[in-house]
Amino acid sequence: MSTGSAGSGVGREGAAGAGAVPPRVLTVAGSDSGGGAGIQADLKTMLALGTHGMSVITAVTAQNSLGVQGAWPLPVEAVRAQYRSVVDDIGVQAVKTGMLASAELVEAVAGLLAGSRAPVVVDPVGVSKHGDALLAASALDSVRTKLLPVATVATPNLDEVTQLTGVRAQSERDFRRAAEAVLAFGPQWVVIKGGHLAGDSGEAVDLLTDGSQEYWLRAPRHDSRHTHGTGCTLASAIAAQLAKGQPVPQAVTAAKEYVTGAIAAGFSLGAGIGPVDHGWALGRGTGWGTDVGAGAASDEG
Ligand SMILES: Nc1ncnc2c1ncn2[C@@H]1O[C@H](COP(=O)(O)OP(=O)(O)OP(=O)(O)O)[C@@H](O)[C@H]1O
Ligand SMILES: Cc1ncc(COP(=O)(O)O)c(N)n1
Repeated sequence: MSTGSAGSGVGREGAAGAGAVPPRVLTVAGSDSGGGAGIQADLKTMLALGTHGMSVITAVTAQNSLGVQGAWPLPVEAVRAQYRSVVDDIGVQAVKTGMLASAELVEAVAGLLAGSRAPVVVDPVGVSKHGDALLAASALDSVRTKLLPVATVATPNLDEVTQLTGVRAQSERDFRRAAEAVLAFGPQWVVIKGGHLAGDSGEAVDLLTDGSQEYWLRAPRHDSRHTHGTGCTLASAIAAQLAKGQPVPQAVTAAKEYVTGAIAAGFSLGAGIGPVDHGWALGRGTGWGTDVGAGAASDEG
């Protein structure tokens, strides 16, 4: 696996003539019916960052601002077929994985990605913001031993670090130890996401490292409740930047800037946790960030 350049993905290249094909990014993840996380967040992010987004759906969830009401993993055969359809004809310059639901799906996806020349961003999604399980406990070992080794960049949050490695990071001082524990499973780079860190620094701090190079990514912490889908958005933004040919440190730095802007513009939908605004960087200013209130969503019954 290498970060490659925009012209080095798998599949047919330049079918429509050199320079005429946009960078193509594939998300392998679950569908969020509420549109804030999962496949829906990924495709919006990819569009906003000037790439062509494509999807392999691993599971369908019934989900809204209050939580996950149901989840149905797809058959392995359906996941494999979607992947082959996209890769064999269209080609991909970067892949992002999200919700994979079961050990069977984790292993199937890891097997497919082991043959990919495109960089792979693994967001090891375990539990939703509301505490709903999105990955079976029996799949954790497959994530450690099959999926993380094929990752160019892994993006665990602090709870996922604990689930996967046993390391419990309670402050920035613990991030390096957390990163080393994740890197031991084989990803080339890891981003330890500090979004869940309680503290009064006023910053949202992530650590990007490959074990020798280290980048501390700091952004203003927005006091917003509407953070549904932040992890999906960051990982997809990294994949989009990699597909455009950026080296990993630049890709992650640009992705952090994008997710920070999206959180700043997050808005209220439904009665619970609203989404970030994926359109904030499109230059047209959606303006939804002004709190529209739960009532605004009730007009459709
Ligand atoms: N309130 C906030 N203000 C600014 N940045 C934030 C905030 N919360 C999270 N972030 C940033 O958002 C990105 C995603 O981090 P987070 O820890 O929320 O991921 P996650 O828990 O995987 O997300 P999700 O719960 O959506 O799966 C990181 O770059 C993190 O620093
Ligand atoms: C299909 C799917 N994938 C990922 C998440 C994580 O997002 P969050 O932690 O913000 O709920 C989710 N809720 N649903």
